[in-house]
Amino acid sequence: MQFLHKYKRKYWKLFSAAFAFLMLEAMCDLLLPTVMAELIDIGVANKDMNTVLRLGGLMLLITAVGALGATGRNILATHVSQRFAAELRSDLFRKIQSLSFENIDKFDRAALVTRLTNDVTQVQNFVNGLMRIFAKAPLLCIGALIMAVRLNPELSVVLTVVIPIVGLLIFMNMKVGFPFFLKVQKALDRVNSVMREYLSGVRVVRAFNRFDYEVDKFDQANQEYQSRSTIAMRAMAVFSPAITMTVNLGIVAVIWLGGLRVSAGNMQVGHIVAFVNYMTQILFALMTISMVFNMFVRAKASTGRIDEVFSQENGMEWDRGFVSETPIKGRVDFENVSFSYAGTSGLPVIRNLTLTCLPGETVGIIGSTGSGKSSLVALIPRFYDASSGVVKVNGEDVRQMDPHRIREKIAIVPQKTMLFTGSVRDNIKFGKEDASMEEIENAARMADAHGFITSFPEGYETQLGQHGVNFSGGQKQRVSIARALVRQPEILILDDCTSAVDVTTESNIKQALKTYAKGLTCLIIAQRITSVMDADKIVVMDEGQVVGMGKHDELMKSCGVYQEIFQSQLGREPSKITNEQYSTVPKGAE
Ligand SMILES: Nc1ncnc2c1ncn2[C@@H]1O[C@H](COP(=O)(O)OP(=O)(O)OP(=O)(O)O)[C@@H](O)[C@H]1O
Repeated sequence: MQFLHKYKRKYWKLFSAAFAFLMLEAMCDLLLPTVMAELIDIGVANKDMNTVLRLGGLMLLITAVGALGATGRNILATHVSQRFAAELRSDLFRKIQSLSFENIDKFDRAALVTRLTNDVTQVQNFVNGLMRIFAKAPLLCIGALIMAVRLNPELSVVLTVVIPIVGLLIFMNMKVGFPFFLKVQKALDRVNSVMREYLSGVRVVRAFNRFDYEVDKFDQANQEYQSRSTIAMRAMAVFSPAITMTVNLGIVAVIWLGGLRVSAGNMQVGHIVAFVNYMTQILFALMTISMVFNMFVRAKASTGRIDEVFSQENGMEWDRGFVSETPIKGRVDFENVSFSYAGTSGLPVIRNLTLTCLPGETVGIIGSTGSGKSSLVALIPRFYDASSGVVKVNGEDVRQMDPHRIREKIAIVPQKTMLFTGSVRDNIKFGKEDASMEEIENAARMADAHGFITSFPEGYETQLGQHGVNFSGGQKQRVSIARALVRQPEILILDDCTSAVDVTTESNIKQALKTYAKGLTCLIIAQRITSVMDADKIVVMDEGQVVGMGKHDELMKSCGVYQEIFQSQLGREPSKITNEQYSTVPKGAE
């Protein structure tokens, strides 16, 4: 648990202070029964009011000092545990941000959320408990044991039986509990995951009237969580009463043995009362210790899960001293590139692919679904690294370059539009932190978004709901294109991001790009053949390979797959082709 060292170093002083307060409190607790024994045996037995008042006053003073210790440790415990949890959450969030896609793909997204919330809370609770009460338990246990033995060695025989039994019960409690709590945590992940999937697909669920299906799915996950929690709690439930019963039997034994001795005149009543008091303190301490272990097993399971994230090494390496000297801007090369996703069957989704995109060129990429188009462009900003071969940006191997630096040159509009809560202006500005209003509007114009944005009463200040729920699919796509363009990138990647805009709007966007963004290298992935027909170069992909490359006319003659796509979209049902579509079809292509 390397990640905990940082917090240990930071908080050990406050922790020690809390421990000092705990010691003070424990000492007070331990003194009280002995003073009380004297009060009974000397003051009450001899009807000596002075002694009763004096020792009673002393008991009050000890209680007050103990309360002071308790207040001190409570304040420190709350302060440390809250700050520790906030820092841990923040560090974990940063770590997740720093991970490569390859690392993140290993985790279920819901499991990451559970780690950030529930697991951190479990560790926080443990730290809080440790400072407030847990650390006191061993002190109290050992102290009460010493005081009890000093008070009456004969009665202490009972302790030699009770304590080993209780120790064994605590050990078994811990041994049994740990695997159960791991399972509980996994079940909670499942509940979160079902919920998250439902929320992100709520429209689909409603459109298909699949409420019952979703409710069943949630109920199953919920039931599983409930039954695993119940099993875990049940398994743990036997231990606490068993410990209480063992100690209570011990108390009965003490009273019985003590009673015999008092009758024989060998012992005073105050001693029995004090001894029972110490036994109760030992019981309390042992119960607390067993509770500590319960919380410890949960916190240990949670710490392990948090550690899984912290121990992820971002496998992406680069040359820290690398200085780019290339005068080329906007060139992309794939040289014999193959790529497969980690953790999958290992079959490459890109196979021995070679391709060059020249500066200022518009390259259309088309192919059947799953042919590897998105995976190919994901290699340019180093979302993933190629398994073999070389990917170059501006003539330089991306493996040498810091991913941050590469991404500064590139803007990508992903297939799935992702907008954030906030105003339209904020969303476009997301692409360039210091963009002026003029730059924002220019980008929106190029994305053919300025018109509809200004038609809203609040214009650029119009607020978007979560994921832009109050915008249409096409509007969202245009805002996300504007967000990419405001960056003024050298390379623009449009990953099938105009699927929800009409053909006229798409052609407006392309026209604007040609006019305003001269010199910009543009990679356009598209499903619609009309989206790429006028590109400088069209790349046809099939099963991770390039099966055709060239201009539209060339491909119509030489590439079977391209002809098939053309036929299926434009050829077979010419009546369905709109005028706009025809207008984008190059001459001779019909
Ligand atoms: N994160 C991932 N982990 C594992 N496999 C993936 C991942 N992303 C994509 N794949 C697989 O890689 C292959 C290529 O997917 P990719 O998304 O690149 O295709 P595509 O041509 O862009 O498809 P589409 O046109 O449908 O978007 C598919 O078989 C897909 O299942």
